[in-house]
Amino acid sequence: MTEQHKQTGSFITLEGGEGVGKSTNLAFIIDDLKNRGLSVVKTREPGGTPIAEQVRDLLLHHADEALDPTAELLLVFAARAQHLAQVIKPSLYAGKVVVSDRFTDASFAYQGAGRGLSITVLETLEKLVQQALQPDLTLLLDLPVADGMARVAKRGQSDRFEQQQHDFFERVRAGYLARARAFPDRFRIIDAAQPLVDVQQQIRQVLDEFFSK
Ligand SMILES: Nc1ncnc2c1ncn2[C@@H]1O[C@H](COP(=O)(O)OP(=O)(O)O)[C@@H](O)[C@H]1O
Ligand SMILES: Cc1cn([C@H]2C[C@H](O)[C@@H](COP(=O)(O)OP(=O)(O)O)O2)c(=O)[nH]c1=O
Repeated sequence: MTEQHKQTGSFITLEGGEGVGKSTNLAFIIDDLKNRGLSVVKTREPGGTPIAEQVRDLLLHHADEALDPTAELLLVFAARAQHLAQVIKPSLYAGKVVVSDRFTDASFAYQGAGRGLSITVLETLEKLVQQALQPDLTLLLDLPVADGMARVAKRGQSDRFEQQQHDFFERVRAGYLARARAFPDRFRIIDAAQPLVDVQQQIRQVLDEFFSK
């Protein structure tokens, strides 16, 4: 962690496109960390505080009015500022392990690569909202888009983001992989196409490596 008043906790984020197994593996990660005797805070983005959850609702459910992409970007970062102030930073300062289901890499993947918004603008917002704070470890569940879509279809749910075109999700996947290449120290790519037991074995190895440092 590079922020000036370095906290003692650890900040772990879980990322990936739709249907990659994020929910399934988040539960696994939380259990694994608790079994290590760690004090764990499970949270998510957009959301994680009452206000940020209201913003999440605006982002995901607005059938009556199209959401402007720039408005979407600003709402995502507004929710993040609130989440950092209310949950992430206090928990890290208290020495806890914060596990967030998505964080800023999702903005680079969805709003940046997916919607084509300016990466420079994203970096400016990232600096404004986070200063130097970055995740210590980011697990990226990577899966071919068609496989993720097939899993989501089986699950039978859909929201606004999941109704996007296939091409959009190809750009999201490529955006995530580009982030992983740009930040190899904190990213670990998990092959989410494997059977669940193998996915979880790979995740456990990554956590072993992270906590042995
Ligand atoms: N490795 C896996 N192999 C096959 N199916 C999986 C695997 N991981 C998750 N699934 C299934 O795929 C669906 C989507 O998983 P979920 O964890 O809800 O994904 P996400 O939260 O990323 O959308 C669920 O029905 C889940 O049981
Ligand atoms: C954090 C974040 C999420 N999102 C999107 C990705 C998801 O489609 C949606 C909600 O995330 P999530 O709860 O992970 O949904 P799901 O489990 O259906 O994948 O928000 C962004 O577009 N930008 C962001 O910065």
